[in-house]
Amino acid sequence: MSSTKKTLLLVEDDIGLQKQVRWSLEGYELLVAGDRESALNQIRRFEPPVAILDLGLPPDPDGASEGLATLEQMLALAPGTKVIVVTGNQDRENAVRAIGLGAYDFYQKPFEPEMLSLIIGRAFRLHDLEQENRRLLANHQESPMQGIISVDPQMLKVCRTVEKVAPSDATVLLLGESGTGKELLARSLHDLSTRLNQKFVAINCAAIPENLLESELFGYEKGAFTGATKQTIGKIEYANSGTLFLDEIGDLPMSLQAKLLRFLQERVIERLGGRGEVPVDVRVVCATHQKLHEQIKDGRFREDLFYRISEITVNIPPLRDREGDPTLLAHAFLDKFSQQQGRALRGFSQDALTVIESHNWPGNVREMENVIKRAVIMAEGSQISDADLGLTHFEGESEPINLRQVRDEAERKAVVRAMGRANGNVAQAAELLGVSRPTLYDLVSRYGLK
Ligand SMILES: Nc1ncnc2c1ncn2[C@@H]1O[C@H](COP(=O)(O)OP(=O)(O)OP(=O)(O)O)[C@@H](O)[C@H]1O
Repeated sequence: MSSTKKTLLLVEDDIGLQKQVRWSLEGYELLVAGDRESALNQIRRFEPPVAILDLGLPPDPDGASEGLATLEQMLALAPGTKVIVVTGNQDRENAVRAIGLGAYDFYQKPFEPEMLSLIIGRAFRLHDLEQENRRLLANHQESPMQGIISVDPQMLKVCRTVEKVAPSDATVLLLGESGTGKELLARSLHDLSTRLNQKFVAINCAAIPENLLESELFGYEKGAFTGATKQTIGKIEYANSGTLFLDEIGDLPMSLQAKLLRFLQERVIERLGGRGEVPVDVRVVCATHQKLHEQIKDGRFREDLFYRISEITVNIPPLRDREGDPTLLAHAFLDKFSQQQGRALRGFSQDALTVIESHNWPGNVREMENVIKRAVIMAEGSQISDADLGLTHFEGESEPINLRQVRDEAERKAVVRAMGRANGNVAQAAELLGVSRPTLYDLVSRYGLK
């Protein structure tokens, strides 16, 4: 297919109609299929951006069963293809069923070239926009902070800090609510360091009972306690030459805080029941959702240990404070899970986007991941609706009362929301806001948005 013309698939068994369409749509590279099997072959081979599908296909040319089954399989093979279904004059019911299955639009016979060509033009435009969105998203994923999706200025600053400190051996403390991506950032610190080919060992200090945590961290010699039948090395020693990630460090019992402090100062460990010291070379990254300053005041966390582990502190903002991220992440997870589940879903309804933007996200990105995964599995229509999300609507906090400030803030928020909804596509965001593209560029630079 060397032509630069856009590829369009026509699934139509009537030779006369095939000819008519071919004649009136000369501007496209037309692929033609007369039945389900050849339609699916063309889809597999060319994955055309747009397809026209007559629902009346053999062996059911007067009904729609074969057409609807073909539609489902086409969309499962190529979820990005915009399928325009063609129905009989009186057949609204099947048109609606086809849209419910994920068809982009429908067109009722008799054949009117101008009308069809308008619908096709719109379908190509939407397909191009979606491609552009995917490309933008892919660029995010190719950034040095692989796997981290964000457009929020605070979060981008966090990424830059991580990139900067990763190559050093400084002990890093990651502070953030549960599900904000602490472990993900700890892994980035490892992957961007010179230790990347060594082990990354994570241990959750809150998940292991106090009496087992000590041997888990420091290991033990044979006979150190009843049941210690052989020498076992602990997580710290196991991470030698690599990175040790101590998650939920705020939950480390006082008795072990002293022992960990000694290790951090002297870089040697002693296994339980052991007599000698073992030198260990690890980069330590800690994380917690606890307020360590309060714990220090209450005598539950050693101040000297706090200073040891916080050579560099990184504050990770909660998702509700990240501008544009909720909708961006929702789109990214929708793409990921619809692909995993083999479902052809066409984005979110307006109400669903409003709920995503206003929800408080107490469980942060993990909650978002779970909510979208569940919605992808449960959604009955071709779009995710607010009901599919199963979330309740929360009101925002109080706003400032200085009029100019209120206007600026409202304008800035609208720009951020539009960019999030449009998944970073400037043309689409400008359309949503009802301004020209240059105006939007001005607003973006005035408010220092990226
Ligand atoms: N910015 C992001 N982009 C993409 N995925 C993310 C992002 N932040 C977090 N995630 C994903 O969200 C989930 C939760 O992240 P992670 O486990 O790193 O959070 P956490 O802060 O360590 O949570 P906890 O404190 O409960 O252990 C993971 O599946 C992670 O991959």
